[in-house]
Amino acid sequence: MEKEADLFYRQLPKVELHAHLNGSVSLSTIEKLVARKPHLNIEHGMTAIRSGQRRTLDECFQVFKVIHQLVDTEEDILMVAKDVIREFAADGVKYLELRSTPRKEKTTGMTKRRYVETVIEAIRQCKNEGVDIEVRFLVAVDRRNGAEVAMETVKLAEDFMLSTDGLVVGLDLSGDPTVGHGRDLLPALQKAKNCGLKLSLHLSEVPSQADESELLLNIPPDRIGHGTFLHPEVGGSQSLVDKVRKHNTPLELCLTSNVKGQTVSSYSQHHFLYWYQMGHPSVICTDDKGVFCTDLSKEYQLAASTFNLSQEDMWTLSQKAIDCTFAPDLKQQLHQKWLELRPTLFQL
Ligand SMILES: CNc1ncnc2c1ncn2[C@@H]1O[C@H](COP(=O)(O)O)[C@@H](O)[C@H]1O
Ligand SMILES: [Zn+2]
Repeated sequence: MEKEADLFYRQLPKVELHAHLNGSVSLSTIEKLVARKPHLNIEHGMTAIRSGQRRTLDECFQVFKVIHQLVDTEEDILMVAKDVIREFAADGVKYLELRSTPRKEKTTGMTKRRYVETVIEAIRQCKNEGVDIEVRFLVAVDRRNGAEVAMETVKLAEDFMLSTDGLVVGLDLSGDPTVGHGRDLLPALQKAKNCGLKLSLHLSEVPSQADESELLLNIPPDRIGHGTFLHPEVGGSQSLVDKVRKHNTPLELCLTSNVKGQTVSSYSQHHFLYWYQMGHPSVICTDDKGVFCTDLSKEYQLAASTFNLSQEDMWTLSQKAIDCTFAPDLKQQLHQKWLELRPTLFQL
């Protein structure tokens, strides 16, 4: 039988704001992909980092390459996106913002435009099938690919924002944080902001990026991914913290991802506490639930047990996350849902 606390966190209605599509592929979906492509000789050990295991961030990025080999046709993307959406819904997530980097695959003829269209199709199919979750999409820019590709991606994102009835809501900046410099991507990010795309930027995920973070915070972004090294105790600075505070920019915080990727030494050292104690908008997220073998309920439970927070505190945290979404049209409806679900949860 499921323990009472497990049940509470699974039933807790949740908002997921930081989930990379190909990092979120579950074991069961990986098995289906492997069966489609036996010639690749890929085993699950190569696509996930299990409990107790640690990898350097660099090794994590090797894992994404393996997954990308497995997911290279429209059929794969459709299946992966639908499975991921259903899994988040089964975990009690009521609102999901998925993000993914459009990829062109020469061997299969897939274009970046078809890539995005296929993810949108998956979102629509899940909606039509009555899956109990609202999903929005952020088009991702991989910083490794430089300024030109970033600008093309912004144009693609803008087209989709205008043609998908509000399903594409923003732009994500991600990819190996040790590669490239945000300065080169500023024009693309500014353009995205000016045309109405919301911006969620991975920022200070690794140490010694105060200069880049300063530049990117001046845009300013609408949300920050990780922000692990922003505050002075870890080599950031008070001026960076002040900028984040001034704009009240929410942080997307991913405990397991940061500990398994070794940018944070242990759960108790996680910067969640720094921002949470300050009363700053902090949203618990998974990052890559497949690669890091987690789900959002586990992340909530982990934050509660690590920082000694009550179920009531965690309820408030999940409810406040609604105000950090990029879908203003859904906020009222989501708040209503939370209110309706509250009585069943606190009777447990
Ligand atoms: C662990 N911390 C992280 N930091 C930075 N970028 C990350 C990331 N985790 C994932 N990604 C980004 O998401 C891609 C995989 O999903 P998609 O193919 O886009 O769906 C990775 O290749 C990387 O660009
Ligand atoms: Zn991320």
